[in-house]
Amino acid sequence: MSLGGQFPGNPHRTGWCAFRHHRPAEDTGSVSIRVGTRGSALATTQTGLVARRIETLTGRPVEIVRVRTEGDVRTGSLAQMGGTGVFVTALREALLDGRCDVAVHSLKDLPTGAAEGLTLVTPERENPRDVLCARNGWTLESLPRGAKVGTGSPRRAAQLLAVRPDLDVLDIRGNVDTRLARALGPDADLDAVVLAYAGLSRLGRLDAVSEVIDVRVMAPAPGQGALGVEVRTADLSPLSSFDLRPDGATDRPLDLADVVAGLDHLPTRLAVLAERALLARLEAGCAAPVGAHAVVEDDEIRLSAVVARLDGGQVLTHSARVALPSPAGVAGRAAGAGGPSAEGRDVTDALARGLGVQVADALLAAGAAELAPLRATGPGGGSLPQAEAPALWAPGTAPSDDAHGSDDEPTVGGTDAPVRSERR
Ligand SMILES: NCc1[nH]cc(CCC(=O)O)c1CC(=O)O
Repeated sequence: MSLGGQFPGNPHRTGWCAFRHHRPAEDTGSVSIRVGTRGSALATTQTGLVARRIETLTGRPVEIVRVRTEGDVRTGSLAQMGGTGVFVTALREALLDGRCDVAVHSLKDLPTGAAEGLTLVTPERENPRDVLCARNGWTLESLPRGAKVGTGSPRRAAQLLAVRPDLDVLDIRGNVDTRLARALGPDADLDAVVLAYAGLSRLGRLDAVSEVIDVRVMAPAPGQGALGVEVRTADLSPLSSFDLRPDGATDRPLDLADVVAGLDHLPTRLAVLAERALLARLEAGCAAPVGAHAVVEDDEIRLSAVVARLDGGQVLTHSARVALPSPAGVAGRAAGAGGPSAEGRDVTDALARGLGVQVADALLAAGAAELAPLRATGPGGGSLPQAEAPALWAPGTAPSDDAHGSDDEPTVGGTDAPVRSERR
């Protein structure tokens, strides 16, 4: 139970008078839910999707609030400001200040650290794969030698070069349409660009795709294809002091517990928890070529991850899986047969996170931190004593060229498969 005045960073919601605006009760009979968004086409489209879901779930009107961010204002210095982090921060501030009630992010742009006072929920994920959008319908295999391929992502660049060292990979920036135009527009100066399937799908631009790239060739960014929807944790408690008006009547305008329960997709949550736990353990920033792909299938979580050298000359991969408790459970519940208990949820969340940490530690033990710019230096997040410094290859593994990130068939619940490494 919360007491008035106990909302850190939320000076506008410290008493009953902080209630949602002064929206006249007569206009709809219920207070609208304000969903905050950035201004880009992708952001507004994604927010629109979530807003419609919320409308259906609650029967309340939903308002889209465009949050102007420092990144939108100071376009010139965006690069120095650290990429997309500024957009996330601005949306979170709007949420904590009470300017909106829900914030919608692309999960892959969301830092792995928890935001105090906010609860994150992940709706069902779209296809997490990367796609090639090339002139002439070219694929990764058929692109001519030395073709110019644009991407701003070190992860995509490294994995492209790992399979096609001859390609001329160029750093490009801008929104999805700008990037597509570099390869497919009338003034195209590139042969292809790599983008996320999910973004193109949401924008109705799948026509631009010439190849959906196999995750074993290009492991997606952790969280790619998923949305991260944030709400104030205070709005989830069934009853708070905000319910009590001075006259003693209760008037709770905003209870988002049903929204969160309705948006939460268990297999997505477990997959992205594993992927993001891996990223956090590696302490990989957005400049690190780290890919991860988890799926929940047959009552287990399977995670495959890649750490690559920036030039793609060497790639470490590792896969592991963990069995989920109660076989019938996860998939069935996801279909809407009622959510698992809070304790069951804590257990499965912990299994997912543990899987991410295990795979990260296996990669670190195999030398991931020497290969790529990671802040982590060894398993456990600390530096390893010199004597235990890992060799680049785990014993028994030889460089092979059969498949990137192919499933190493670890035992169920175990992660004892060797890390696979390839050198070119
Ligand atoms: N970094 C920009 C960004 N953030 C999310 C998406 C696509 C949607 C998604 O991955 O969920 C994109 C564009 C892209 O990478 O092609």
